[in-house]
Amino acid sequence: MSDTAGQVITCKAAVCWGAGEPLKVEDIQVAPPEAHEVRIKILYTGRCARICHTDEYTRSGADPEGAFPVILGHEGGGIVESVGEGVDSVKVGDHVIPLYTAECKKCKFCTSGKTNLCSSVRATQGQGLMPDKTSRFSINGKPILHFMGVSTFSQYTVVADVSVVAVNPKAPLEKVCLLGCGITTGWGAVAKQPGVKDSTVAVFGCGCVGLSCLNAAQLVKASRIIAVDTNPAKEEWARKFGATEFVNPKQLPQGTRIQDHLVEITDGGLDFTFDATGNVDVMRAALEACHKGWGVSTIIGVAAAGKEISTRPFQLVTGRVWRGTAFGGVKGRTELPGIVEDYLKGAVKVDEYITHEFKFEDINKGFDAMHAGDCVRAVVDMS
Ligand SMILES: NC(=O)C1=CN([C@@H]2O[C@H](COP(=O)(O)OP(=O)(O)OC[C@H]3O[C@@H](n4cnc5c(N)ncnc54)[C@H](OP(=O)(O)O)[C@@H]3O)[C@@H](O)[C@H]2O)C=CC1
Ligand SMILES: N[C@@H](CCC(=O)N[C@@H](CSC=O)C(=O)NCC(=O)O)C(=O)O
Ligand SMILES: [Zn+2]
Ligand SMILES: [Zn+2]
Repeated sequence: MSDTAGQVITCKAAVCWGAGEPLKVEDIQVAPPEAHEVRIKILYTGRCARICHTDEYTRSGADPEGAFPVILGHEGGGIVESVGEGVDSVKVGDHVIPLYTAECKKCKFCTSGKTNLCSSVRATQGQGLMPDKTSRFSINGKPILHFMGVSTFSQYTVVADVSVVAVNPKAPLEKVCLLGCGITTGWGAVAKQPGVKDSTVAVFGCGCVGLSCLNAAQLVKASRIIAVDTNPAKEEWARKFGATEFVNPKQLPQGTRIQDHLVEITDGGLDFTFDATGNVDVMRAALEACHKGWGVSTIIGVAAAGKEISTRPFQLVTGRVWRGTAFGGVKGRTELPGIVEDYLKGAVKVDEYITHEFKFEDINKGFDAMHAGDCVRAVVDMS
């Protein structure tokens, strides 16, 4: 038992008080975990669009589910400080990665064998609350909301026991915290998609998620791996992560659409395409770059509120498939420990994505770096 078990912990957290506002490092109170909950000392957090785009998406006000005040952050690594009654899947001292895609192993989704989505805590998670519909975070009695069930921009957080997994303590948490979202998402989107071996692949967007798609396409031995990004600086990155070709849509001849160019250079289109931009026009291009009869396009990017996808239905009538994935289809509690082992064996890249490191008090710089466009992933030291 840790000596703080059962007590309210006062610690620092980066609070977003309203849409579009910068994060403010505040003293917060973190209540002890209730039954089937786990309190974690967060040591490192990544910021997924460069810490992860999804945090910035919610901070900016673009997320229709966004609610404030909130403690953002969803890529993290830490150590279990205490557990509530009935928790038997992790114990005090375990090195853990919080999971924004829970895995209860009991619900209709978990037992379907068809999806990694889990319904056990998703409804309350979307409201920024714990499963009992209350918050464990407060400032002088005022409740502060949770985010994606994990809130990793806090020195201590509380998560449902279905939303956390223990990993090999030999893995450096300052690196594998990034497996909590972007890298795992890109890896899973490709590696868990049947048929990519010996097939042609195009990945739109070469941020962390897209680079991880490229890396997985190389690992599973896709025959041709085309990276597409509007930022010329991403070519070097894309090739380092496995791209065999790079196309910048802005450098095509005037009037040439990226999908037409890709269809032209691939004798009818790609076998598999992946959107890792969140831009609905790019999603359409990715679908339309697929080969007639069998091409499969996967949407990974999160689009802003009110945005909708469109294409001619004929694109689907003629055999292209449009699908999407959350957290790369990875079941966190079952599969993430194995991905960490693959990282330790050198089979999955992680360190290579880290372009920036920040101290907690400089967390807003992580968002500035994200906007600056030279950042793939930033890791924040929460100590
Ligand atoms: N489904 C899921 O489970 C998950 C979804 N996501 C989502 O995936 C998306 C990617 O995340 P992340 O890698 O962190 O984001 P980044 O912003 O780091 O990467 C996006 C990349 O796409 C490039 N880009 C922008 N516009 C275009 C365009 N028109 N054509 C081609 N490339 C373009 C950007 O260029 P530039 O450098 O110039 O900006 C950047 O290199 C986000 O929408 C994120 O929210 C993330 C994790 C999990
Ligand atoms: N709240 C958003 C939904 C955003 C979204 O799609 N999130 C992804 C993960 S993105 C990680 O960086 C996800 O897992 N979705 C599945 C889910 O159940 O939320 C909105 O409403 O647009
Ligand atoms: Zn993310
Ligand atoms: Zn479930």
